[in-house]
Amino acid sequence: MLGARLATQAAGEPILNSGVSALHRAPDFGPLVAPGRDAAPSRHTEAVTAVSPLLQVDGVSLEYRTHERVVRATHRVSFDMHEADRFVLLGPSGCGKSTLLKAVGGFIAPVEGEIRLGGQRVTAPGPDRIVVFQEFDQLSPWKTVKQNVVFPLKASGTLGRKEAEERALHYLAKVGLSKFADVHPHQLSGGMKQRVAIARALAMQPRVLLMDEPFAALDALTRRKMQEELLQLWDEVRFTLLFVTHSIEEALIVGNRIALLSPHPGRMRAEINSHDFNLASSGSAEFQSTAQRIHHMLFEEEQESVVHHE
Ligand SMILES: Nc1ncnc2c1ncn2[C@@H]1O[C@H](COP(=O)(O)OP(=O)(O)OP(=O)(O)O)[C@@H](O)[C@H]1O
Repeated sequence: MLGARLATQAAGEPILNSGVSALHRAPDFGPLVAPGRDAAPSRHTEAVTAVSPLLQVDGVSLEYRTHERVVRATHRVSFDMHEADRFVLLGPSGCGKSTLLKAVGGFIAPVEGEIRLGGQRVTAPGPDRIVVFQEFDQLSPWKTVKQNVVFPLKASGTLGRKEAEERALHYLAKVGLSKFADVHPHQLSGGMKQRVAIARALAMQPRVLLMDEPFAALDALTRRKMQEELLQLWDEVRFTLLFVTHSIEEALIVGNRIALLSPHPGRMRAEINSHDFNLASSGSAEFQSTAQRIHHMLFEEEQESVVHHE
């Protein structure tokens, strides 16, 4: 139904593709929309994806079990991420975005399906997947900014003291905090604390950087600035990013690909190719119409189908 609707859209608007793999095409193909991975890939799209994915989320269902009940957070979610993707999980509150991120981080095991990183099944947390959270208190308050960045580098046995300090200062410079290396977190603004958390995560040089609504607790102006800085950092470092948000605008700005999840329990509704958008284009008519279309897919189609089935 969703696919049929999208397939009828006019030229220049997002177009239907029969498989997720179509989204890995070169950036000059323009915005694309694809349905969830249940659809069989065409021979054309198979030919386009020769490179194997870095991260594979394959039919993953996630649950929370208590004595009283079982809460299913996601149902058979599948997507692939490639090197240097900026992949966004977007959906309404409670659809399982954070739970999926935790599962990729290795903190929760799927009850169904599998997550693979570089072809290896994810079974536990590891330094190849580092999370940046929303909360400002994720830094150790008794450590200086530099010590906060150095600590995981040394604790994980990644580097010796001298190399760890050099690497920490390198990434602190990248987020514009060289001058604040020796202060403590309580002397920083919320945005600065998030920059330290980002520097600390990037310094570990993870294979996938996981960000769970990292800018949601910031004021609107700082949030925009942080989005801009994150994209600048990505331009320099080319890290692979899995980013959770419930802001459609933020998803379009930060992501090059967006997975739309249905309300609880989260299922894949569609994937959107959003590489054409950034902060500069956020006022454009195309950006606004894409945002509206996503809103419709996330919320109104759901209500329509509820009404339809009553
Ligand atoms: N520790 C928990 N125990 C039981 N149920 C939980 C737990 N954490 C989350 N849930 C439930 O799992 C579902 C998915 O939660 P999750 O936090 O992943 O959603 P989300 O999409 O990230 O939401 P939000 O955007 O509000 O953060 C929700 O129904 C939630 O109530």
